[in-house]
Amino acid sequence: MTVVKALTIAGSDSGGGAGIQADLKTFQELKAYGMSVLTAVTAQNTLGVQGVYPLTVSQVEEQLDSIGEDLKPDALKTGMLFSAEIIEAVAKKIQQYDMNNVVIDPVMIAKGGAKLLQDEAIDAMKKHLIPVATVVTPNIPEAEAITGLTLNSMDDRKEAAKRLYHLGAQNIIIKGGHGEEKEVIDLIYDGETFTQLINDRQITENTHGTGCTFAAAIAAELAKGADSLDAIRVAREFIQVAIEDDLHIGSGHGPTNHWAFQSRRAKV
Ligand SMILES: Nc1ncnc2c1ncn2[C@@H]1O[C@H](COP(=O)(O)OP(=O)(O)O)[C@@H](O)[C@H]1O
Ligand SMILES: Cc1ncc(COP(=O)(O)O)c(N)n1
Repeated sequence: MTVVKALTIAGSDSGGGAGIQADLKTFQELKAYGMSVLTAVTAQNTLGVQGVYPLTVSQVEEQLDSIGEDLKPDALKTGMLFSAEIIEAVAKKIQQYDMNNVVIDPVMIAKGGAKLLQDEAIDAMKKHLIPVATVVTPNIPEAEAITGLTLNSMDDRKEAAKRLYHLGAQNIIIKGGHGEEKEVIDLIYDGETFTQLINDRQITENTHGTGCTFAAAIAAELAKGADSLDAIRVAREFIQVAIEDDLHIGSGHGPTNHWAFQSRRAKV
């Protein structure tokens, strides 16, 4: 049996719907051995974020050294990184250990409004992390914050994708969850071609952790050897059914259903 390893570098969500917890559940469902480097602890539930406690840069670096020296991942994803210092350290270690198949989810603000990235860290993200990305996965507000553009139309999103490409990312996906359209349109750009993935928009409160889950699924598929577009297509299917078969946990914005993808496959 060939075992592939996937790493998440992200914050902990005590509520289990987003962050490290969502990533590890997703890796497991997609049959990638999951590993984690924690950047911050959050006290969080479906009602919001009650506390944010970043780790020190050296604590993050030490975890990356432990992984890099023994358990080189076949793919990795980053989530909540909180500060410019942590971003720089993570980018440096990714390069030092020659880690490939890098999915960057530029997490900035939780759905409930809590800040998961300091404003002054956006420059570090542009300078250090986006250039090492195999795939970068901003939602619409994140793409706006990185590019400085206001994204009102699909043409605006295409322009933002081009700018992200020029920052050095190999593939860009601007996620459409925050869009105004009746359907959800995720826009992909590989430097040459635009591809739109169009899916039914689910009317639900339970979308906590969709971005984390989606990026983790891309990383798991890259770890198994898929090319970027195929990895994104599987991840899109994974997140669609995870939203459709939601779990109704908690009294706020609930998590997605990480076992829906495998449960549905088992029924076919
Ligand atoms: N209501 C929804 N119905 C269907 N898919 C959705 C919905 N909301 C988000 N998605 C999908 O979930 C993924 C994450 O999108 P988005 O919510 O925009 O990111 P984030 O969690 O980073 O804000 C994307 O693939 C998007 O298309
Ligand atoms: C630790 C952590 N990482 C990421 C998110 C973003 O997830 P969402 O945008 O769905 O709130 C979060 N809420 N918490």
